[in-house]
Amino acid sequence: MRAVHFGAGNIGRGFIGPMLSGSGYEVCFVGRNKRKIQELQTRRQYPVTLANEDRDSFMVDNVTAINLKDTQEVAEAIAGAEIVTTAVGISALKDIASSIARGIELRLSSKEPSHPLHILACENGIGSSQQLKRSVYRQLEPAFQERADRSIAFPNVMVDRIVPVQKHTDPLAILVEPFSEWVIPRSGMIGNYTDIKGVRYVDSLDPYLERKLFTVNTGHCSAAYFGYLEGYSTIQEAMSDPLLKARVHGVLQETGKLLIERHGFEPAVHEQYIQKMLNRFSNPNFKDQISRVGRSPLRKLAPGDRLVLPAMQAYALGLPTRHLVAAITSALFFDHRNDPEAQRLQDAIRCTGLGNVVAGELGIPVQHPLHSRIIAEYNTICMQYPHMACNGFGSVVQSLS
Ligand SMILES: NC(=O)C1=CN([C@@H]2O[C@H](COP(=O)(O)OP(=O)(O)OC[C@H]3O[C@@H](n4cnc5c(N)ncnc54)[C@H](O)[C@@H]3O)[C@@H](O)[C@H]2O)C=CC1
Ligand SMILES: O=P(O)(O)OC[C@H]1O[C@](O)(CO)[C@@H](O)[C@@H]1O
Repeated sequence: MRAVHFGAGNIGRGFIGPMLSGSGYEVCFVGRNKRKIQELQTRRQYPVTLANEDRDSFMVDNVTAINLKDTQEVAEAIAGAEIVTTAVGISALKDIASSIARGIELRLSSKEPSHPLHILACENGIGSSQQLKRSVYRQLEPAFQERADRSIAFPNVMVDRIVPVQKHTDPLAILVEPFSEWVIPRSGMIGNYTDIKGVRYVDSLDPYLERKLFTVNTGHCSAAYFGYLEGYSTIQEAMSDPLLKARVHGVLQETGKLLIERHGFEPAVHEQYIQKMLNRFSNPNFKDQISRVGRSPLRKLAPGDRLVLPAMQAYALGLPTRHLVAAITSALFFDHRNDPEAQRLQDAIRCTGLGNVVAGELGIPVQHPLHSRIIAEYNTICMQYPHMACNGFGSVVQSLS
């Protein structure tokens, strides 16, 4: 069985690669980094270490790699694969769509494939595989689209494992947290396929995806943005500040109420889940940089992502949003100099004004009560943290009259 995985980065090597290899797949990484590609081709294995007290480690075998630029080789690999996965970042899916489209065309041009192809975008977000499908189909001839519909599926999935940014002498080595969860909806799968060992196949993905996105991702980035204001550089430092940890917990109690309302979770069980996630953030066996967890603030502040979506949904249901508003507003201060989105965010606040950014980028209309609450909170934070660049300070809270 053959798998093609786009992105030999942290989650690719630290999570998807081991899961597929452990299920008997030969895993071909499609990457951009020449050294990693060469090492994967020659060694055909690499070490994974668990960030637990004992630093347990294991080898991931039966792997190889192709350079993304070798388009014909990539297409051939996809044509012969049972599964294609990605972990390149949701914004980069459009950039790999044409490579996947060429592979699909090659696959469908030869004799009828004997097995279906599943294409899974293992990215943080709602509907990532379907988003990838739309980009891929834009590059496919209509005749191929009809045939692809019969033998190729793009089920949305949920993946969860914290893999921090890291550097080792061995460019393939990777340190990952022990926890991991990969959920796939059976309804999205087609034909005969071999289960991936360790994956939880479920009837409905939404409760799992929303629980993870609005707890792990919302909580983690809240810790990053609150921590950034305090001047911390790692999530571990931030989470060891009891006041900050309590605020993150506050955010997760708000998303928790929303999740309980939407999906009928048992409150006590959900609180246990929250506590487990808070412990994961605090894992003392590695350092996770605030710059990574807070990266790409415009994406994280988008209307359909981990901060604004639960805040708007909670508000609409009459649920509390105080901590979520604080987290959203703190994100508006993220000014990390090496993060192009943070720089674009600050430029936008400077050039178009805070109110327009909240309306335009976050999708919260000027008339919406959360809009004025965010602006009021922004001005409060400017006064509490005078060292921050307050590009939107002084914005007027909109009058609702
Ligand atoms: N690191 C983590 O803890 C987790 C990450 N994720 C998701 O997995 C995805 C990848 O994240 P990481 O592995 O942390 O990032 P990463 O930066 O370590 O890896 C991304 C890989 O994709 C490649 N890539 C980026 N843009 C590309 C493009 N335009 N064309 C081809 N390749 C491209 C990069 O070269 C890199 O090898 C993201 O969507 C992230 O949200 C999901 C769960 C956990
Ligand atoms: O990869 P993104 O979406 O930028 O966000 C980082 C997130 O990924 C994770 O590593 C795993 O979901 C979380 O730790 C963190 O919230």
